[in-house]
Amino acid sequence: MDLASYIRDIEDFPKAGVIFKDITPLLSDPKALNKACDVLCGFAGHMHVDKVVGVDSRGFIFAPLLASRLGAGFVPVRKSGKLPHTTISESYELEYGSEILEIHTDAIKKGEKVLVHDDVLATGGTANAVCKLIEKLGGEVVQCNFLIELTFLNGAEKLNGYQIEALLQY
Ligand SMILES: O=P(O)(O)OC[C@H]1O[C@H](OP(=O)(O)OP(=O)(O)O)[C@H](O)[C@@H]1O
Ligand SMILES: Nc1ncnc2[nH]cnc12
Repeated sequence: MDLASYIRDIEDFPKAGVIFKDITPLLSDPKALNKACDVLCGFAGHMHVDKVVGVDSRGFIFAPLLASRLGAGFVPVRKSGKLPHTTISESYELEYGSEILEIHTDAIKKGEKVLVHDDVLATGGTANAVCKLIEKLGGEVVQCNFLIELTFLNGAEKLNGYQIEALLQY
């Protein structure tokens, strides 16, 4: 099954010059959705994972599915002002803007093994900020996995030292 054929390019979204990778055709096809989930799970299938961290908002689509299949808990990292309990935060730059991400201080215990999931690795700003939040709480990032890696934006360089897996590379 060619999962790349379910990804749609949208030019100049959300800003002029950006080619946006739209994953909604893949999500709406039952077989493609299931296959993507199988491959993402397979990346981490050999590891012990305590928590899967998903990144607001498209990271929330697969991360809870991965957590459930891997026997781990799910932890949301959210854009600022959305989490109700005590948080720590990190500011960062991404392909088309800048943002602040937050995590609940009690979401990860010291020494827990954490899998980070997001739909797209572009410049790596987002994933790098997420790894910093996890490490500030004493967690160990065992893998960062993505549906899509935009290799020409060199995000992997910002995640130097972390294991990175991506289902599709452009
Ligand atoms: O590698 P980077 O350059 O940091 O970009 C990757 C991030 O950009 C997108 O999120 P976005 O902030 O657009 O939010 P969304 O998931 O709510 O659409 C994507 O889902 C990643 O989280
Ligand atoms: N080009 C892109 N397409 C989809 N999501 C993104 N996040 C950052 N850059 C992106």
